[in-house]
Amino acid sequence: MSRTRGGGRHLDEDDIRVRARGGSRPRTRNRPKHENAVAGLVTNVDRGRYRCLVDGVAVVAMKARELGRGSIVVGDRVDLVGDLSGRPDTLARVVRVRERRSVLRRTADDTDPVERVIVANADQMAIVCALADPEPQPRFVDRCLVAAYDAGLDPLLCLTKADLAAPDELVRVYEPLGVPFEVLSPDGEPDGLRARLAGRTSVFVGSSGVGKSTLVNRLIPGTDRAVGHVNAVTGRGRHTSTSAVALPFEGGWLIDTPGVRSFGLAHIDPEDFVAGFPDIADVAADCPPGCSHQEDEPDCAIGAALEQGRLDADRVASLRRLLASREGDPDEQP
Ligand SMILES: Nc1nc2c(ncn2[C@@H]2O[C@H](COP(=O)(O)OP(=O)(O)OP(=O)(O)O)[C@@H](O)[C@H]2O)c(=O)[nH]1
Ligand SMILES: [Zn+2]
Repeated sequence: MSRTRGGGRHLDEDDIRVRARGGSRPRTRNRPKHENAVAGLVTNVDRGRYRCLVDGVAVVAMKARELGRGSIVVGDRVDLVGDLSGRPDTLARVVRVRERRSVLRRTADDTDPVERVIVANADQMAIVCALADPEPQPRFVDRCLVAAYDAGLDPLLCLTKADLAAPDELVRVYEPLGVPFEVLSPDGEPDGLRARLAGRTSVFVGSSGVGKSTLVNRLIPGTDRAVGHVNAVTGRGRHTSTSAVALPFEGGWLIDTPGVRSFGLAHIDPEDFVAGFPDIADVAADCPPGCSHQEDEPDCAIGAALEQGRLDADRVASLRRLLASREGDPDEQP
């Protein structure tokens, strides 16, 4: 135990080398590592550089080699060492990634052949859907809902462009699922939405042109200043990237996600998914194994319960629609 826990930055460097060369010497394993590391939140990832907010300071960091190949994504809570001043041309090191409370995944597509985690630790998914121009895409909303329920995020429908069309029809479609919604137009203040976002970590998703950027800009005027040099990576302008960006907002975070087209729903087990609908799950407990819960399942307990009026027909129809939306082309551009 000659090399005790210095915790200083220099010793940490040595520590990495010792591990790399020496294999599994017990003294290396037992020494508390990086005990002086400071907590931060990853706000953007760009070409191997992690932008983190550490005590209100935007810090650029690299990943310590000891972390290996594991991914670090926006929303990750990490521990950092090194230069945390945030001054230009300084580089800190991420030495730990804390356990994630949630992960939102993106499927492989033609721009990226690997399924990836895109956002960690969100607790709410704000699904932005225009009421017109472009026409609402319920199928996209359905797929977002499935992804949200699967990832354990509370869904929130943001219906934009209410100056162009009324929300009634869409609202009716999502009523049976009990999805909360906010109707937004250029003339009204988005106070209801602010209240729902405050103190939470909300990931914004929406297809192109629905007004997502407009909305985020309205919610966080002066975004550029608030996040320092992170401004160039909001997905707009010259540094358009496929990575998400987290912006501080009223005690919580808004995570904007350019480039999210789909969520890899094929892996979702109907069993797990139905568990999110307790009333229906109770009934579905009597279904045969592997039941799809669709209308054409002869032995589906849900079908029987419907006939006896023990379940809400609109709600079952919604659930069946969501289950069905897992299938089909995952890369379909909504
Ligand atoms: N009429 C109307 N137009 C809006 C509203 N919100 C946004 N727009 C317009 O819709 C267009 C698209 O808005 P953006 O905010 O760029 O949409 P986006 O979802 O960020 O789209 P991408 O940047 O392609 O991802 C712009 O021309 C906006 O001015 C609204 O509430 N009403
Ligand atoms: Zn069934």
